[in-house]
Amino acid sequence: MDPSPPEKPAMSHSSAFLLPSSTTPAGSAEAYAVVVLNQRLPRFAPLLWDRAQVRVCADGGANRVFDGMPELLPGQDADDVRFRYKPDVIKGDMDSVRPEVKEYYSNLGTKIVDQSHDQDTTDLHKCIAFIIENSPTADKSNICILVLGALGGRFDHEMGNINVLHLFPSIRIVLLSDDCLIFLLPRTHTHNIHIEQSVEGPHCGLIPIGTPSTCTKTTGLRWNLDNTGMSYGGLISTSNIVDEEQVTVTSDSDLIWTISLRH
Ligand SMILES: Nc1ncnc2c1ncn2[C@@H]1O[C@H](COP(=O)(O)OP(=O)(O)OP(=O)(O)O)[C@@H](O)[C@H]1O
Ligand SMILES: Cc1ncc(C[n+]2csc(CCO)c2C)c(N)n1
Repeated sequence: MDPSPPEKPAMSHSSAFLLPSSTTPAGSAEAYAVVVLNQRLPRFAPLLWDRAQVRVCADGGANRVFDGMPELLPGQDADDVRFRYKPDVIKGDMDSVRPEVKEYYSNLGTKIVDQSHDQDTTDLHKCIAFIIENSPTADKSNICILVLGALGGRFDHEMGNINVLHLFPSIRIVLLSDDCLIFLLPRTHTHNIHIEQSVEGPHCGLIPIGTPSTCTKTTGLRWNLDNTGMSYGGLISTSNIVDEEQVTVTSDSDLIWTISLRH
């Protein structure tokens, strides 16, 4: 008899980065980078920005920080907010960032990386590559990148953003909007997803965007998959509901996990 296949390593996921500081145990927070895209800033942008190690704007994302941070912090002086919320880097093909915004941040010391010669990769792709190249961590799989404004809006941009998850399957990248978040579950691992019930759920989905799966197994969902296949044109798991604090997923193909955010 053939020996059974080796167990896959486990990977844990948590959205604790969305918890207010008062409920985050000191020292427990994971280090992450933030990328701001050219879409309306989600309401929790200041919170995530404050706790990030690195802040990168994708081209026109810099306009959103310049205009949007003072709007999200109405009790504070707009000029002071703008001065404090300074990106470390603005990177992209530079056709969307306004000249006065570029100059304002450049004068404050923001690094401007003009890649207008590259019209084959998206600005988000360029920003993720920059963060990986400049990360001091030897083990790149420890990098976590939160992408703000990635969903809703133009469908070609949304699909391009989701494609970036598949282009960097070994990096933890979370796409965020005001309403939901998305990340990739690589087929190389089994996944333990801790549900932060105060900020996320109950609606969720499990979607094979790149390749059909022939065997997906889950626990913790209202409608679990029991070694079931999923494909576009066949079954995909949308409008599912998380029923437990821990969801587990194992699959033979990369899947997208999505969960609603509470308002
Ligand atoms: N409506 C949107 N929905 C989702 N993501 C978006 C949207 N608009 C922009 N983005 C993201 O923000 C990044 C920077 O946006 P920006 O508008 O500067 O890009 P762009 O390359 O000029 O786009 P295009 O030339 O196609 O309009 C994009 O690469 C994309 O990832
Ligand atoms: C097949 C193909 N389709 C679209 C583009 C255009 N494009 C893709 S990414 C990008 C940069 C956006 O900042 C642009 C213009 C291409 N190059 N190749």
